[in-house]
Amino acid sequence: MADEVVLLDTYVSVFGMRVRFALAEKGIQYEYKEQDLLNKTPLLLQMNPIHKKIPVLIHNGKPICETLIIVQYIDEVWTDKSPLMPSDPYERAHARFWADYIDKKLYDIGRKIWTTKKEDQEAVNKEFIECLKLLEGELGDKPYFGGGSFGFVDMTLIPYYCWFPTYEKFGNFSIEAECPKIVAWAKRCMQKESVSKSLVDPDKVYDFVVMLRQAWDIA
Ligand SMILES: N[C@@H](CCC(=O)N[C@@H](CS)C(=O)NCC(=O)O)C(=O)O
Repeated sequence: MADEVVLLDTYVSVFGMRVRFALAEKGIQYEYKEQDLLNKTPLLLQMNPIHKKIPVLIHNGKPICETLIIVQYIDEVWTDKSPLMPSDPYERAHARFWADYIDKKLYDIGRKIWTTKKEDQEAVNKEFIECLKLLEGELGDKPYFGGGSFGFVDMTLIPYYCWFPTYEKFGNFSIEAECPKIVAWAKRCMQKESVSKSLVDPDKVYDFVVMLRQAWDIA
């Protein structure tokens, strides 16, 4: 019997983009079910009753939640092609550390850029840039976080690239001027078709944020 794979997702989600990338790399056919997070479906609430968040991968009826757990699950189940994790245990632990850092820091700071009050904007922008500069330090002179080739940390970070123009518009700053190495890295990643195909149009991200700010009454 063929595997039944369903993805509950929201098209602009940095988390969802990682799962879409992993599924595309492995060549897995799946049904995509777009979720409205302002009006959560019974299916989402049933499949992720703890966090009630997307993405959720449903594999043969069973849910897997939390993006980095989903991506590692995909890598462990579909082993025939495109390994997503480094094979060396130390490199794997190192990659997990940085992916975890990105998850603990970048999403919340990025969100603050377009939700904060005017008087706090500069401090929030500074916090965001500091986080990216730290990541630039980890990248060093390597072409990718994975070394010579695109890897787990690259996959974790690259979806933020299509959010950069939105951060720049609301924060009124230039990420490229502050962190040129991260932007050069992102452009390098975008040359890979499976990466550029799994990212969304930055204009759609911007429109989505404008819609959310209206829904949440943020002036
Ligand atoms: N730690 C979660 C984060 C996922 C997440 O924050 N998803 C957001 C959309 S980007 C969500 O579903 N938010 C709905 C809510 O917070 O109610 C993961 O890695 O999957």
